[in-house]
Amino acid sequence: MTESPVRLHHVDEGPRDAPVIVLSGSLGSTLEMWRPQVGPLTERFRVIRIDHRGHGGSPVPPGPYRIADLAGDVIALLDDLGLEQVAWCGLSMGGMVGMHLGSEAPQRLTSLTLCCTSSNFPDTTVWADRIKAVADGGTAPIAETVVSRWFTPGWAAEHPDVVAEAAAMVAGSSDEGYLASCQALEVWDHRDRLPAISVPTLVIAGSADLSTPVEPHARTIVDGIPGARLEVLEAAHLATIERADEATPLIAEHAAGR
Ligand SMILES: O=C(O)CCC(=O)CC(=O)O
Repeated sequence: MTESPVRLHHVDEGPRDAPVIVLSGSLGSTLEMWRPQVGPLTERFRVIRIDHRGHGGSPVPPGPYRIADLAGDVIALLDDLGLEQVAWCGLSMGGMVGMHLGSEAPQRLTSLTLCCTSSNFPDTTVWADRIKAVADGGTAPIAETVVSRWFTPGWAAEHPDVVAEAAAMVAGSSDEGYLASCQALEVWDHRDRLPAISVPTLVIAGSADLSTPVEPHARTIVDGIPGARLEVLEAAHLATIERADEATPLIAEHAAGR
């Protein structure tokens, strides 16, 4: 059973009459992770960045959460804003929400861009361990390890300010919200629903992504969604930050229907 929707904290920018793109982030992030995309995308889109439940400025209802709950929050937000259809771009957990919407509410989407994400995590011990760590000590002690998977070592060494900001974002996440979201990822399995996704789909993966490696995660999604296209960037898990120069035009062109 899914929970009642919560009102999502969001930032809504760009021309009011432009096509709408929604940007949805990863576990432990806030809508600030999309800062590199805001300038370029607002030149041609109304850009709505969201914090999922348990994250950033959004409410933190009691867990466990399910991806269907996060998607229900999104539908409620689109209804509130009077938006029939939007282009979706989500990274990791945000991509999972996009896949759920793509199969269960495709009439609300014009396109899907799925970045560094997965339709299932076969090794659930990753999540059991993460849940225990956060239950024991909160998000602060795991922040550095989590962020070590977000950027390649070379890029991280050249951008210590970005790495420090990302670590502060994870450390500043609600412990309850993070843990309840890990519980959603622990049971997430959308593999059987991928063929039901009928909206045009672009999958962006990072060749050095250790959290959701191209094989098998991106490959399973591309093989499962009819007509889906794969682009692999030289990046780790947060490819939209590390390779913003390549990721942002790919996101824009796909959302524009090209
Ligand atoms: O980033 C996500 O939304 C889920 C995958 C993940 O937890 C990445 C990581 O911390 O390794």
